[in-house]
Amino acid sequence: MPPPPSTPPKTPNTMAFLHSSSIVQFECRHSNTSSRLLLILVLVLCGTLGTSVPSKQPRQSSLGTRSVSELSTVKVTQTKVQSDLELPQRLKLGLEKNPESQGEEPLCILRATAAAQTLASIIRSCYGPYGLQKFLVSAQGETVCTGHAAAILKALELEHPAARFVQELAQTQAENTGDGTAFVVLLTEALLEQAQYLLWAGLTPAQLREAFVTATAEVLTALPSLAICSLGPLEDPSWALYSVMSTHTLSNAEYLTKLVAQACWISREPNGSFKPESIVVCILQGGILTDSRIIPGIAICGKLCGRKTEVLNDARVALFNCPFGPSNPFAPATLRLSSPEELIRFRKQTEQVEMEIAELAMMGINVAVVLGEVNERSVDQADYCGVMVIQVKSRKEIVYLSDKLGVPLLNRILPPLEPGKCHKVYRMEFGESALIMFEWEREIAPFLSVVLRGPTIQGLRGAEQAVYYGIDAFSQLCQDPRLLPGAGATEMALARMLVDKGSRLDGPNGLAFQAFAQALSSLPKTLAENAGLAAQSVLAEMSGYHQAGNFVIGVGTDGLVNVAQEGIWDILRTKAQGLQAVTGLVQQLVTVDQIIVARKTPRYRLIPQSAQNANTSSPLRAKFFGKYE
Ligand SMILES: Nc1ncnc2c1ncn2[C@@H]1O[C@H](COP(=O)(O)OP(=O)(O)OP(=O)(O)O)[C@@H](O)[C@H]1O
Repeated sequence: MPPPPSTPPKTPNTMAFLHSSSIVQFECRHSNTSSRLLLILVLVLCGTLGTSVPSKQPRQSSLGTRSVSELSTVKVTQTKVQSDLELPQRLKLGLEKNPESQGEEPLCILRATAAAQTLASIIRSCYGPYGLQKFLVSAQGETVCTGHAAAILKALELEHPAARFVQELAQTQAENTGDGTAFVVLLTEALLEQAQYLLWAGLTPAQLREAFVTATAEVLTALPSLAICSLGPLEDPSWALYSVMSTHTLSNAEYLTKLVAQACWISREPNGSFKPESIVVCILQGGILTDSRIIPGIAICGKLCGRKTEVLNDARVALFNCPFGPSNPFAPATLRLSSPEELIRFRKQTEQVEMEIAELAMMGINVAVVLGEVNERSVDQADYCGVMVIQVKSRKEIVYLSDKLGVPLLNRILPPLEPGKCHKVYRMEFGESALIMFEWEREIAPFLSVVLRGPTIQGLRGAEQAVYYGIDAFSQLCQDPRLLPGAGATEMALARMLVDKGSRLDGPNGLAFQAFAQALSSLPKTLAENAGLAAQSVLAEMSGYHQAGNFVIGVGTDGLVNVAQEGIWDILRTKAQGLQAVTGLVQQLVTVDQIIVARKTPRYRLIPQSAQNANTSSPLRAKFFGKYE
């Protein structure tokens, strides 16, 4: 059956943007018999299903990659499940646990699998465009509604070391590539589950590790050959970013994708390189999302304190992480200043601050950004000296400015050795609200702000995160423009390839290839489950298309879709990094046999002098063990 009709592909346009003057303790075992039976059954299904379908044309074939039409004509090899496994004596036929190996259960991996399963069960429902959201309630009582795996993982406090490893790995993936967080968690869990079956079947951890290394190498070698299109150097990147952005936005995905594409495009260096840090995302409550704008320079939410409201030429900025005024600027002369001595001290402090402000002006500082209370008299002095005073609302903003302007955050009112320099600092109105802009004179601004508008802070935070994901995705594409078929098509294509190759291999490698294939195909299965489809039959049908060589068939809302026609793409670099990270972790976890937890509070015991002399055989030992053991 051919895949359902789909919308025509989006045609990428060459962009011509103007450069603007721009848990849990885990201790569980699984019903291993049923899982093993299921594994064998699915392997048989994967091996024998095969339906030939006409393939659809991809959007573009470049960088020496094969076209889909070529691939669909590739002869499909019928695979068979191993009937005669040449494995060590501990292995019984059919992945069954050898009774002689009773008592030798790889307990640690079992618990690691259970830990990963618990973590995956939290993330699974969020995977893909039909994933669900979760309410995250922070320790401060702030509630966020999100489907971002990275945000959910960050909020989890995990106990089991394996779960923490997976959490860290997924977060690193999110930080490095801006995508593939859920992919990392789900694939790790699926691979650990398969590893557990293989250990039950009798492979030793060392054999399993070796076999997984071979299977990983096979997958990573095959992956680039599945990249059927790439982002051209002068192309509007919207189409390539859409899949990444759409899974992170509930509404206005198209608008946000275009906004990010435009910001990324403008920020590109003339040589085509791109620095994600050159884009600043600023959220401003009010209006609707489509009121969002791209502005050259850095926008921050801040309050102007004095009468000097702009510096329109040669702004020299100092940043202060302290009150702008004497240390107790508020409640003056009422509650705190209860004695003449205190009043004298306060006056002295005020005079001292006034001198410091005058010194700032003498050193050429004309903009002071402050995180802390601002004293009115000190602001008067700043006005008198021609210093513009801006009070920022959050530490995040002042740290951001410090980073971008390359100026240190000072804990006293002192002139910095080198001020932060920009052309202009001024207030810009946005409807009822306003932002403080730091602008540069250069034709191509070194920084660009995406100002997001919206009625709720929660909605804006979600949009902000989606924009950051889009920027990171573009950064990945600047390093490698190749794209893979999305919607689970790549995972299924890799799984088919592994099943084919594994069926021709004997021993642990054959089994590991098939187990790896099984783990990979769990990802399109999750997409189908989250879309509310009959996952097993969708998977079987999809496997058939792929066996026939049509590897652009993925999982859509209503069933199978041609991802090339639908424009659903995954970034090759992101997927490769995710696969590498996951397989590295799994190879490590399968060889762990114990968890050793260090004492939380060290108990020191004084060793008698005589025993000390006997035990401390060298000065080094004495240094480390000293008087204590
Ligand atoms: N419109 C779509 N239809 C079907 N599948 C899609 C669509 N858009 C994206 N996908 C697929 O969804 C999967 C990615 O889902 P998701 O973004 O939730 O996971 P992730 O990238 O691993 O995690 P995260 O985005 O939270 O870091 C990919 O396989 C991608 O191809």
